[in-house]
Amino acid sequence: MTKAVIFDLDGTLIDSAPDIHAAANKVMMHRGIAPFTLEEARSFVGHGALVFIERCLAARGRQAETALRDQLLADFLALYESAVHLTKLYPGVASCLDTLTKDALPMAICTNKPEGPTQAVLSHLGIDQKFEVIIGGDTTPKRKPDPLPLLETIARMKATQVVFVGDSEVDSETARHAGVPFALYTEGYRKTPVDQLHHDAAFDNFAELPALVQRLLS
Ligand SMILES: O=C(O)COP(=O)(O)O
Ligand SMILES: [Mg+2]
Repeated sequence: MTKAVIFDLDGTLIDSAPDIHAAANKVMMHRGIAPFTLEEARSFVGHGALVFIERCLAARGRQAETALRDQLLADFLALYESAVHLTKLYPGVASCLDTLTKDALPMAICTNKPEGPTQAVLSHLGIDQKFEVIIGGDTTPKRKPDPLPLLETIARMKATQVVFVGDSEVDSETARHAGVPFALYTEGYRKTPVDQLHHDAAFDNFAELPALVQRLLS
């Protein structure tokens, strides 16, 4: 039996919305589009970079402009890998990852953030070496909530029993589609009340996670 823990990234291990917000506003202003608030930008995160840009355009009533969308996406992706300086780990994440390492539990990332920016922010925060496998939003042909990226993560880890830890509707659905136990971090970017989101366990403090993972994997 090979056990493993798979993490979502944005809104779960890291609060990256300030960097995503700053990069997005730079590219929006460059193309003459009014900037967004941090809360707006945070609410657009979850389905990857393309949907993020589409949601920005829809909020300005310009969703039909596909050439503009493609330009904005290219501009945004060009900035995304260096958009790391405003991003922070959520409280308790570093010591939680250390505890899981001591518990000899292999770890992976399964995120809709593209692979390049994912690698960049993980190494900026000094935690890239913690993860045996990193699957981004552009690593497989499908993104979460399709089960494919999560199933691919499990396959690459050669794991037989896993827990998926995430913060959002997308993660909850992905876990359900893949038939994987799901631990919901309640302090991330979710919009749905906790009791209306499918989950096997919920937590609001990373100090609780190692014990919770052990319980779900037992
Ligand atoms: O970047 C996104 O849109 C979502 O990223 P996540 O899957 O790590 O929450
Ligand atoms: Mg997330």
